Amino acid sequence: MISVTEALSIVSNVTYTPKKATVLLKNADGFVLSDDVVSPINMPPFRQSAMDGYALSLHNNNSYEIIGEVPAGSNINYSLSPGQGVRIFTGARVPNDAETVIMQEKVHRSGNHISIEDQVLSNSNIRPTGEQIKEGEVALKKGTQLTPAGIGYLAGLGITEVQVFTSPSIAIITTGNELVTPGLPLQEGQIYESNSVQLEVALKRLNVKKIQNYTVQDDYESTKNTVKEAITNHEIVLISGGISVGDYDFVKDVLAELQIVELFYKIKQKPGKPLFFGRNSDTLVYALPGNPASSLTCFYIYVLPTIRKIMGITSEGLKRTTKAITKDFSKKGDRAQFLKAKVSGKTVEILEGQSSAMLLTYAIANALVYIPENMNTISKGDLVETIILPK
Ligand SMILES: Nc1nc2c(c(=O)[nH]1)N[C@H]1C(S)=C(S)[C@@H](COP(=O)(O)OP(=O)(O)OC[C@H]3O[C@@H](n4cnc5c(N)ncnc54)[C@H](O)[C@@H]3O)O[C@H]1N2
Ligand code: MOO
Repeated sequence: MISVTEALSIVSNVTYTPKKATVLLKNADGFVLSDDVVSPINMPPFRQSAMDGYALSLHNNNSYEIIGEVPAGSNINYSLSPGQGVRIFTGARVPNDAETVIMQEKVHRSGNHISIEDQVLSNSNIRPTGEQIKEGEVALKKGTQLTPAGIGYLAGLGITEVQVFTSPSIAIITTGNELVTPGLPLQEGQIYESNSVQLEVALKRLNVKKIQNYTVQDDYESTKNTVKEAITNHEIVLISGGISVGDYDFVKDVLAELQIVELFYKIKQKPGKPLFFGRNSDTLVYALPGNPASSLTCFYIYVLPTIRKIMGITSEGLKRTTKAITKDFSKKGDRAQFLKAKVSGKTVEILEGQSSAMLLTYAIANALVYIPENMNTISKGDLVETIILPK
């Protein structure tokens, strides 16, 4: 059995070849650019008025003749002599001869003439061509994670597709004779299958697009055939259950027969002791313990960082911080623990009901408190490492 620290270091040292893909900009939220994006245009593409008002060719008094009008979208370019101007609107092209734009609130208009009380300054209320970015400049660098603002910015440059680090293709294999799909009737001895949907929605939150679900009975041959198919077709395989030591737990032997090289098996932690991590040249395999809370905690701590890394995200794991615990706590046993908890401001409450078979507490938790294996008693007010769960 290895420690949590050793397991995390093995996970973070795993090498992989990131894959690039071209995706529609509107589908790229959360993805990381795999190449610099170069601006195809100047932005703004022309001198733009920043206000509704008047564009003026300056002269030495505050009275101007207004000879026309430029609405937004018009390409008209009035020739102006000093002392002349045009009515103009926000976003409209400023005539080449105009040196400034004055807001309409600062102007008194009478027929085709305006007079201005304040001093008129050159270059006011004009957005110069290429003020934000110039044609040929890098608009966003490789490694930038796209956000709604990033997508809006690139759309504003006329871009419709981007090159990103693509999400891995992931298989979820659910094992267990006792499992029944929700919606069907339960017989005595059976329970509803919940790990696959839990993992699937957690993957979707990470922007994983290609997810395939498989189910197998507790039978060596069918487990082997399904795992073989999954590792042939996917970059990451998540197996739920069947990884402990029972007579019907076939996953470990199947992985050995399929020549998945073991990177670790069993971590000194609670929950999730029998987690397996291994690989062949193309596929990473996690065998997650079947207990629902163990499965999810192993996902958050050991699977999520790998997926984020493959997708080019540099802040790989969940956010870790320290908080003061609200009650004394004493840990039983010598395994490190990830405890369902609730953060509120600067404090964290370790919740009642930590069984790895139960999700009730997990469903209302917003954090996991990490207690290392060598820490046994903690007093109210002590700072503890707190892992913030995704919202
Ligand atoms: N003799 C020992 N027994 C067990 C040990 C041990 O060290 N020695 N470890 C225990 C720990 S810790 C865990 S965690 C579990 C993990 O066992 P498996 O990964 O083999 O999981 P299963 O036995 O298949 O299932 C465990 C539990 O979870 C329920 N389950 C499984 N899959 C699902 C699912 N998809 N949806 C909902 N619930 C699921 C299953 O019915 C069991 O109750 O082993 C301990 N045993
Ligand atoms: O390690 Mo197990 O996950 O406690 O139930």
